[in-house]
Amino acid sequence: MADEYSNGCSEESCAGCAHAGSCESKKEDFRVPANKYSQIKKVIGVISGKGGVGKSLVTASLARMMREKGYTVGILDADITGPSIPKMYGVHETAKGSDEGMFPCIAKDETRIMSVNLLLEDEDTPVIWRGPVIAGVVTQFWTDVMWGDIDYLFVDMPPGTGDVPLTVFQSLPVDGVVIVTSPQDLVQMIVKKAYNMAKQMNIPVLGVVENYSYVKCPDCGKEIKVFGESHIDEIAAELNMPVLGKMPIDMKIAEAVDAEKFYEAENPYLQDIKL
Ligand SMILES: Nc1ncnc2c1ncn2[C@@H]1O[C@H](COP(=O)(O)OP(=O)(O)OP(=O)(O)O)[C@@H](O)[C@H]1O
Repeated sequence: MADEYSNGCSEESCAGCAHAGSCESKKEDFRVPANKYSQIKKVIGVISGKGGVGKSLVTASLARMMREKGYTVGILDADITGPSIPKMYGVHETAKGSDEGMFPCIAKDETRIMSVNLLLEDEDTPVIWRGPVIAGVVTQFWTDVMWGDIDYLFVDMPPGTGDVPLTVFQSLPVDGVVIVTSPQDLVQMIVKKAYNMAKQMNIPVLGVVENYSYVKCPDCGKEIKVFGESHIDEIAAELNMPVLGKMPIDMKIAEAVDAEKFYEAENPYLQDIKL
């Protein structure tokens, strides 16, 4: 096997190879054009090495932060099998379409949202599709959705480093990613996997957010480290990326999600991030 193919590429095609973006030997461009009615200035991906760390919450918090600053924002919910963005914003309608493409649904704070749940007749129907089909739908959220003029499009990725993040990194012009994690031992390895994936695909890592860092005792104000001591500062220093925030478990945030009113939520634990 020739040297240039020794990192997992096949001679026929770079498609599906995690090294395709950075491979010196064969530079194929898999980018797909956005819908002709989309003018999107920045695409920010939100990723996590594992599930349930609060990635959707961070995606929506970043979107809220930019919305509060007066930017037009959209959220592309690429978490096809576990979509949570529409419900957080109280959006339950079915997305409409025309011959030219699909319209995103508009939340109360004017955030534009596209999610598989906005296309299903019954939002409780599970999506039981194979990886390539799921990745194809995510690509269509880019090519077929008429996003209009958007300053920041946030992409809520599914957890892990599978088909969908790979497709998004290869097909969309992602300007940077934010990694979300929690303070557990295992996390060090998991953060590095997410970080290394982004690096291999030549996507800048904007920083890391640690969620579930502590709970504040309502009586004495003491910070209780439910998941143990955080190592995020060391990991971030080692990888030379900033820590963008450490979020406690906060009932107010959970309530905003459960009340489906995230369009009024503020997340004081995230720094004023330059995106
Ligand atoms: N800091 C927090 N305080 C209170 N509730 C939180 C916090 N972070 C997340 N939650 C709640 O935990 C649940 C899981 O969060 P979220 O859906 O954002 O995780 P996720 O990483 O996107 O999950 P998945 O990996 O399944 O896509 C949600 O109900 C969310 O509201």
